[in-house]
Amino acid sequence: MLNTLIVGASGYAGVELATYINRHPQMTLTALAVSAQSPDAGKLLSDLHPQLKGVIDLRLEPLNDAATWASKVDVVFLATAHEVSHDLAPVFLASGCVVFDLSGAFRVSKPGFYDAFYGFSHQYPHWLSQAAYGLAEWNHQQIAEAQLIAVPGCYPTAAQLALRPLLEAGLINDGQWPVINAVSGVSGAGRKASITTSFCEVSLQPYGIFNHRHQPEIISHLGSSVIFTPHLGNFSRGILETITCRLKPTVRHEDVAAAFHNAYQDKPLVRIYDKGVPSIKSVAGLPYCDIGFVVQEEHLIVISAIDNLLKGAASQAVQCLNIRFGFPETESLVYM
Ligand SMILES: NC(=O)C1=CN([C@@H]2O[C@H](COP(=O)(O)OP(=O)(O)OC[C@H]3O[C@@H](n4cnc5c(N)ncnc54)[C@H](OP(=O)(O)O)[C@@H]3O)[C@@H](O)[C@H]2O)C=CC1
Ligand SMILES: CC(=O)N[C@@H](CCC(=O)OP(=O)(O)O)C(=O)O
Repeated sequence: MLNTLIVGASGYAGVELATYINRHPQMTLTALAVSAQSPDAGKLLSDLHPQLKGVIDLRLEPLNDAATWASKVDVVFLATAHEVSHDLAPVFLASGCVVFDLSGAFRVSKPGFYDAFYGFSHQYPHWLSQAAYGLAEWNHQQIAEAQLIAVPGCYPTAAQLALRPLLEAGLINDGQWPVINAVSGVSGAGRKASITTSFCEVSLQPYGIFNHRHQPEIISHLGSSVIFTPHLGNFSRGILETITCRLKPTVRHEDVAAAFHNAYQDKPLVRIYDKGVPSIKSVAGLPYCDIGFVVQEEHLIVISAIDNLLKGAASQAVQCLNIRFGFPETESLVYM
């Protein structure tokens, strides 16, 4: 059994991680942590998230001394803000823990990337270069060998799972950049209160136009330019991306279908639709990415849907854990 610490356990991604780890047959949920000054320190996780009453009644520990916790556990999930993960990951790594970071702090190893898109200078280029990018369906080998796994962003997960098979199969006309229009539920912004995510303010609105940090994350791992526009929608969880691409002149519907099926035929957490297209309803609360598509002449529209908190965060992190330790890839994620 692997002793496991979840930092940021009271947050939206953290509570999903706690649920998966609690029912994982190879893992012990050793401790749940929040910040040293958190008003929630000392409360039960189930006080904050009553769906867990009688299931996970562990207390939230204030993380006063990360190094002491590091000596007590084998595995750490960081469900914390980018700057917090940036500072904490090296402490746990130095003690030999395997770290799964859900933030963006270790996703892109390029000079100047964090200054430009995250507003801080990265202090750990060694760990940045060692981190495996946890896009589970595509980076199995790197994830299996890494001590630090940087779990991809929610929007980049849905976008890359849709586009990567098409690019690998050489179907996209590179004269036209794929255009990704994405809508996310409000839980994507985390649990803390803010005006922009308050009930009466949220309707449906684009944000981060041409400057969202997920655009360069997608481009850097996909190796292809894209236009990416996120929108905030008035629902709690889920992401739907409508992706418009131009195909090479001879490409047909059958070629696109073959590319998706070849890529994912042995990947149980990506579901390809042979008819119809996915909706958020089909993935909310589930660890899948659902992909459907329509071809008309040289134009292709792909629809990719995930739960931002699950395939976009916690379930992909646990999928990476399963790969890293050689457990069945869907362990604790799927019940047949
Ligand atoms: N929400 C989503 O859909 C997705 C989120 N992510 C990423 O996952 C991470 C977590 O996101 P989310 O769950 O939404 O965030 P939340 O804001 O819901 O939760 C953040 C958690 O971190 C804790 N925390 C804050 N500061 C510290 C600290 N210094 N030390 C220890 N714990 C701390 C908070 O508790 P407290 O403040 O009480 O200490 C809380 O438990 C972020 O990096 C986010 O970018 C990635 C993909 C999708
Ligand atoms: C709706 C909403 O606000 N979504 C978040 C992205 C979700 C996320 O947390 O992704 P990272 O791990 O890359 O931060 C945003 O646009 O910043």
